Amino acid sequence: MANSTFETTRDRHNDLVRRIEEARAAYYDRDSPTLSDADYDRLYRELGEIEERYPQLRGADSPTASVGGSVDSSFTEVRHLAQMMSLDDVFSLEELAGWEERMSQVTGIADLPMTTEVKVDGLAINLLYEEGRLVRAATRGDGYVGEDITANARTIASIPKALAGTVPRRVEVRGEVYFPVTAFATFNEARVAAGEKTFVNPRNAAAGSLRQKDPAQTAKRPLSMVVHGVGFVEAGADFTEPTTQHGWYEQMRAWGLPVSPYTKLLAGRKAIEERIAQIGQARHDLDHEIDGVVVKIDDLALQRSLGATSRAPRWAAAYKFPPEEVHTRLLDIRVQVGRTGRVTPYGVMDTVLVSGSNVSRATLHNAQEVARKGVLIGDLVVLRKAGDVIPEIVAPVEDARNGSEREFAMPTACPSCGTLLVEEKEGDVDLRCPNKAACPAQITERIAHIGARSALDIEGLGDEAALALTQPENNRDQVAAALVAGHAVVLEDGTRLELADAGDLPHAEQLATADAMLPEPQAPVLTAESALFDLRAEDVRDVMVWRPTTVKGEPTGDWAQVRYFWTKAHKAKRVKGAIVYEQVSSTASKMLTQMLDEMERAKSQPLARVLVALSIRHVGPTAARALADAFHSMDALRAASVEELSVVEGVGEVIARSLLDWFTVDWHLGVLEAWARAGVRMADEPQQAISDVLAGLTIVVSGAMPGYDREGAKEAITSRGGKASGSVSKKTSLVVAGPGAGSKAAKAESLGVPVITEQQFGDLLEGGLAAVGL
Ligand SMILES: NC(=O)c1ccc[n+]([C@@H]2O[C@H](COP(=O)([O-])OP(=O)(O)OC[C@H]3O[C@@H](n4cnc5c(N)ncnc54)[C@H](O)[C@@H]3O)[C@@H](O)[C@H]2O)c1
Ligand SMILES: [Zn+2]
Repeated sequence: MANSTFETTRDRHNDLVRRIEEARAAYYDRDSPTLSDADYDRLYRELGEIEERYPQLRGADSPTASVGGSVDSSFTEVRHLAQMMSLDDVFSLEELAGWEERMSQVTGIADLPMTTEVKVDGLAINLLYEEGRLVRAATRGDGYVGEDITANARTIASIPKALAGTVPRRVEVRGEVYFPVTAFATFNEARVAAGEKTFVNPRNAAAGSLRQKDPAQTAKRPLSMVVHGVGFVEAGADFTEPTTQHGWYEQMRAWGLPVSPYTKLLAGRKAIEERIAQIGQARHDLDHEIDGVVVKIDDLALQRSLGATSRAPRWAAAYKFPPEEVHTRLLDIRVQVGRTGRVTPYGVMDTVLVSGSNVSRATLHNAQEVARKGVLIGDLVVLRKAGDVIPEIVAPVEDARNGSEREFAMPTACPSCGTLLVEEKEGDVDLRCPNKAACPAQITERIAHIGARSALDIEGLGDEAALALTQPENNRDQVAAALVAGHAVVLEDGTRLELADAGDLPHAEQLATADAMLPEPQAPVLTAESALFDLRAEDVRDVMVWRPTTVKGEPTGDWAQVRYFWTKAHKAKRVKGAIVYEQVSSTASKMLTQMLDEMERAKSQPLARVLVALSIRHVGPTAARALADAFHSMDALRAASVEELSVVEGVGEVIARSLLDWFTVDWHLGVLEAWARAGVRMADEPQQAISDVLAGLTIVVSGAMPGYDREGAKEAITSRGGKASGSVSKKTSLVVAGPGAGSKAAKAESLGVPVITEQQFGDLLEGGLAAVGL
């Protein structure tokens, strides 16, 4: 038994060694990795753990005992004077603390001074300076022997050919060559355009550029370098060696070498952890990619006494950030139709965890963007989600292709209504569905927009409700797809549905099976926004809403997949537990009844918000407010000329024309009529009546105000006779605090200045202090 466990482990060990060696060859020798760093690190870790348990498996040539990389035969071999090492990685602050703890124990010194440095994600370089002159540059290779890239290195501006000041006889300077992130995207685009292979990330672009056969090619690339250590040193007569790591950096800076401005000398766990957090925050503001923070014991005498393993020094640790870049399979490229009819392709991928959230969809913007990136359906792709930003498909892993990949073709007809798409050129060519009146996808999007904060701000009318009201079958299709993907579905009566063992059936058949398990599809209760305000409780009572819920203790589900109709949950990033799709009929769903109540209130929102809610092209909150302030009513706007409209501050000819064009379309007028009949406000009180309601008041607005940007909110105050101020003092009459207001509300409270919420802002503008109970 024990033996067979050992055999299984040995097989796994062999398998890991093979895969790691393959990955290393692709990464170091061909500058074209087939695994993401995160996947590589996982395999490498597992190998280390196995060898810890079974030391007999660790041979002298195991990847855990060596520095990855080799020498390409087209370069001359260079033997380094001192070995170039790798670093031992830690993947959590606890692990880092464990390392620090051990260092304190071994040295007998608590809170050792350490340098904290950014871990530049580039290519290691060894520069040999003799009597201050650059005589040789080499790659790391296997750590002992690297490739001679002197001619290439000489083309890099930040590598000095001569050092300034007092120099040693010989010194090996170690640094990292990188490809500036700002130049990377355009560089890759140019390669696609030229029919050349793309680089999956800046590190590989740096490696590929530095290892060119022709230095003239390297010279064309915007490479740069930072130094992060020294190797062999022969001091000679005049030069005295520094005794600390940071001392070396000062020396190197004095010589004219590029030292990282982010290095700091710190002591103590807390200070180091804070620095790591800081660097993590600023990660994307740097000109080079970093994949972590390196911590090094500063004292060189201690460094020497601690020594190194066969591949890494014991006196340093590399804390690695969670991966922001992963590899995943691009299963399909589909298209979606937006509110203005714009048709955009998006990638559907195997769900992966990246930067802390699960991702399975990423927009591809338009057909040109797909071409620029050079991705094919079926490709292994590099997916990136830097910090909190939107996931992006960066590039295909071209080396992983097997010929089954196919090109994406942009549809010529609308996927929602079948109408032929029209082209529109604004930089890239955008495709739009011209069937604005009847295209279900556009209707759904427009209805969801009516409820948006900047429009009529109707709680409960979001993407999910809009879809349930207008395209219930679409909502249901998503649930069927979720069943196929292995999620559970719970019906209103508590029945739990799951699709067991359908894995072998073709996808379409699985979908059909799932479809048959679900309750009958419903007919939409709403087919146009004109009828929105006529909805009654009895209309929505039986509307079925499917919504994903997470269940504790079950494996992580796929939120991105359901984003289509459940934006809020997606934003909340509730990724623990599996998704269970709940069927919630409206009797149980407070959401839709609440929505009706909210809609009643929304009817008296000011004209500007009604204008925003109409989805008129180019008419956003700012323009809408300017228009409403100048014209006061829908009728007046409609009767105005282009000239009259475009003289309004903040409204140009483009907006004026767009608005007047909008009024010429019959069904648009139908919407206005229907809304007016239902009681939606079509005129504001004339300006004079409210012009001085805020006279004598000094008002501070802080945080977000629905429907107003910063300037708009100020203008709304001043146009009513008030004074808008940016800072809170005793003279402040009132603070309006919206989301993100921060310290101003607190300050107001401490000064006894009244604070109202952003929801009361509208009342304040309309009725002054009395309207907000002050
Ligand atoms: N994707 C793949 O298939 C694949 C394959 C092999 C390696 N890798 C990646 O490479 C890593 C292993 O490579 P490695 O052995 O070069 O180790 P490493 O990149 O984790 O760390 C060592 C290197 O960091 C560099 N470095 C950057 N900033 C530094 C600083 N301030 N101080 C000191 N050194 C600094 C040095 O060049 C040093 O050689 C893996 O963790 C993985 O991320 C990926
Ligand atoms: Zn359409």
